[in-house]
Amino acid sequence: MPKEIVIGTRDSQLAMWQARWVLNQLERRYPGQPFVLRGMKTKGDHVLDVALAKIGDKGLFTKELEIALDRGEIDLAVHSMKDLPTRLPEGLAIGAFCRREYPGDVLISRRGLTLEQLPSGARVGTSSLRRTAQLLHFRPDLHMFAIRGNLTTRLKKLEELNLDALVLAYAGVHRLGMDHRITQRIPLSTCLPAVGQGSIGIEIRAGDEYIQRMLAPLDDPASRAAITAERAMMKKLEGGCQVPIGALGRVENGRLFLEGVVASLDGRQLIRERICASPHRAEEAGAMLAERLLVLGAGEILKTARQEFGIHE
Ligand SMILES: NCc1[nH]cc(CCC(=O)O)c1CC(=O)O
Repeated sequence: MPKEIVIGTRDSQLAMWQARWVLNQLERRYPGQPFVLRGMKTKGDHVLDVALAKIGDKGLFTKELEIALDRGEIDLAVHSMKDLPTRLPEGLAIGAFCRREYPGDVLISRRGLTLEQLPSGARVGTSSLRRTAQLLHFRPDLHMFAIRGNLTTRLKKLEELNLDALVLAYAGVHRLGMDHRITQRIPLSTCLPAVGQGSIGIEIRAGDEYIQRMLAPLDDPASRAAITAERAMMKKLEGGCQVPIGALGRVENGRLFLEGVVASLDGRQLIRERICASPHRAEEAGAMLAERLLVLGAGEILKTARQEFGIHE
C-alpha cells in the first residue's frame, strides 16, 4: 500500500473546508492513495484580540505549517493564498495555485442596504487596512471598526457591536455556505481585493517532485499568472497583510491585465494603476506596476501607513 500523504492546514472553519476540498480533489484523482488531514493552530489563531495590522508578523497563519512541512510531518500545506507571504522560507514552494473564486469583497449589511445606500456615518466592520482605506476613499463619512475572528464570530459582532455592515471576502463567505447573507458584491472599481484573494494555495517542499506531479491537475495556469503578478507587485512594495495594498490580475484573450492600488489609511490619498502584459511575463508585470505606483507616490503613503501602525520590519 502506498504511504499515506498528510495534508496540513489551520484548524479554522474556512481552512478546514479548503483542506477538505483539496483532499476530495486528490482522492478523486488518485484512488488507492491514502490521504489524511491534519489541523494545526498557528500564531494567528492564538492572538485573537489584536488587530492583524498591529501584530505585524509575516507568516502569522503559515509558520507552524511551514515548520511541519520542512520536518516532513506533513506533505502539503493548504492555505488561503492571501495569507501566504510573498517570500517563502528557503526550501519551500507553491505547488499549486488553485482556480480562483470570484476574487472580490462583499458587503453583508443588516438592513439589506448597499454601500451606496448606507446612511451617512454608518458603522462598518472589517479587519483589513486595504478595505478600510478604499471604502473611506469612496465614502469618507463611514465609521470603520476593526473586527477579527471567523465568519460566525464576525456575524455575531455585526449584531453585538451594533454595526450596519461587514465587509468580507466573497470566497470565504461562499465556501462556508453563507451566500444568502450577502447584500452586495462591492464593485472591483471601488475596492480591489487582497493579493491572492479567492485562491487556495498549496505549499510543498521545493524539489518534492512526487507531490508536485500529484498536484499538477489542481494548478490553474490563469490563476497562477494573475496571482504571480499580484505577488510580484506586493513583493516590490514590501507589503504584507498589514498594509493598504490591493491588486487584481486577470487573464483575458491571452493577455494579463493587472491593476494595483495603494491608499492612505484615511482614504484621502489613493493611487490606482494598471498594466497589460503577456501572462508569461507575470513577475515582470507585477514589478513594473509596483514601479509605476512608486513613481506616483506609493512609497510615501506606505511609509506613513507603516508608521501609524508602529510596524518595524
Ligand atoms: N483574512 C482572513 C482570510 N483569509 C482568506 C479569507 C477568505 C478566502 C480567500 O480569500 O480565499 C479570509 C476571510 C476574509 O478576508 O473575509
